[in-house]
Formats: sequence, structure tokens, C-alpha cells
Amino acid sequence: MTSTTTTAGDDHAVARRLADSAGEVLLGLRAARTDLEGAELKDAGDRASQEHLAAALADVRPDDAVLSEEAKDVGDRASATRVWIIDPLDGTREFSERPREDWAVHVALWQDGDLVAGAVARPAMGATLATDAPPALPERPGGPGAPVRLAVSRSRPPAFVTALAERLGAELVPMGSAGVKAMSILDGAADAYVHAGGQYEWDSAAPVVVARAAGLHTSRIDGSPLTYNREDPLLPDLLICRPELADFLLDAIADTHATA
Ligand SMILES: Nc1ncnc2c1ncn2[C@@H]1O[C@H](COP(=O)(O)O)[C@@H](OP(=O)(O)O)[C@H]1O
Ligand SMILES: [Mg+2]
Repeated sequence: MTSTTTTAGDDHAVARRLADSAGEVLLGLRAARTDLEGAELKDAGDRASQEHLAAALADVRPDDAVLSEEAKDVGDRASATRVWIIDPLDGTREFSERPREDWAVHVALWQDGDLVAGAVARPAMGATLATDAPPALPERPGGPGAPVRLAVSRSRPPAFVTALAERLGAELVPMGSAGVKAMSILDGAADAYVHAGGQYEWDSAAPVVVARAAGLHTSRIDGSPLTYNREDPLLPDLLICRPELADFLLDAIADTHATA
């Protein structure tokens, strides 16, 4: 683990540093353990990143609670005032498919009712985005009239997304990892990320807080707010998109559901 002290940096900087250092652990593991593949590589990655992040958080933020995909949800996390919501390896499948780059580390902080800081590291791409320095949203290539590009899961795209894409004349951009899909909007490679059918708070917390800091729209697919640190961490659907497309996409999603 990288050396840290309890006073080192504000929460935004801590989120970035932890996501980056966990990414280094994962890159090192993937390079060194050429004997591992498939489920063994996935498990080794989940475990190594979880151990790193748990130790780092215990060091720099010992009084805060943690909700992680890879740790038992114990104690009174849901009634805590500060909770780090982490996914040590998002896009686990893609991590195990060398040399794919579409996997991420998610580190977010929830405080007093909402997400307040976070980072999404994309270690194999060398591209971390965080709330300490949110990027400016690039122009849409082709301008406002260009077909909408929807980032979707490459392994389990929600059934309604195909119908939605047909309704919109949109292009599907399949890739792994919720964080990679959300950040692809900030890279200018997609215009929206639509998901439904299952996911958990750790899959979307860091992507959502970084997306919001950069001015993107974030909501459930019915337009209601995404809320975090609930007793049950199931958070099965979301829409993250360029702000000027939000009403258009929410209407189209509602129409698609109405006619399904
Ligand atoms: N229907 C579903 N139910 C539960 N989790 C889902 C899901 N669809 C996607 N996810 C989770 O969302 C993340 C991104 O998935 P995808 O790449 O398919 O879009 C993955 O996280 P993990 O890799 O952390 O498990 C995946 O497990
Ligand atoms: Mg995940």
C-alpha cells in the first residue's frame, strides 16, 4: 500500500489517490500473474483491490464507514454520516479478458444524504476522472442533430435498450464496466449510458458523482433521483447523459416501456 497519513488531502484528493493506487495494484497483478485466467484472475483482482482499499481507508479515514461490493455489509453503515461506497474492480469480466481496457476502480464518498466526492480510475487506459478536477464536457461530434450514441453493457444489455435505440435511431456502443461507460460520455465517445435490470450502489456511486461534477444528468430511468447508502444497496437502473438530452431520453424511455 502507498504510504498515507490521516491528514493527507481532502476527500476529493483521497478518492483519486485511492482509486489510482488500487488501479496500480490491479495492473501489477494482471501483469505478474500470467498463470491466472478466467474466474481465478477475477477473484484475485477483486481480493487484491479490496484489501488495498480497505487498508488505505482504515489508514486515511479510520472513522468513516465503508460499503463495498467485496466486503460483508456489517455494522450500522446505513445510519453512519460518512460512508465510502467502493467497487474495487468494476468490469471484472473484462479485467479477466487480457488485454481489454474496459474495467475500472470506483471510490465514492456519501455524506449526510448525498454523494459528495469520488473517482473512477481506468487503469489500463491511464485515465482517472475525479471530482477534484471534473473535465469540461466536449462538443458532440456531428452537432446536436447527430444520432445519439448509447453506451450499454457488452455482456448483458437490457432488453429495452435495443427497442429504445430503434425508436431514437441511436447507435449502441457496447463496453464493459459501469464506470467506463459513464466516463465515455465525458471522453466524448458516447452521449448517454442507460442501464436497467439490476445493479448495486457500488456500480454507480463513483461514476454518478463524477458525472454530476462534470455537469451530466444522472437519474433513475423514470427520472427520479438516484439515492445512496440505503439499507438495501440494490439500485437496478440508471440514466447518465449529456444534460441537453435528458428530457428527450427520459420521454423516449417512458414511451418505449409503455409500448413494450
Ligand atoms: N443485471 C445485473 N444485475 C446485477 N449486476 C449487474 C447487472 N448488469 C450489470 N451489473 C453490474 O454492473 C457492472 C457493469 O456491468 P456491465 O459491464 O455488464 O455493464 C458489473 O459490475 P462488476 O464487474 O463489479 O461485477 C456488473 O456486475
Ligand atoms: Mg461493479
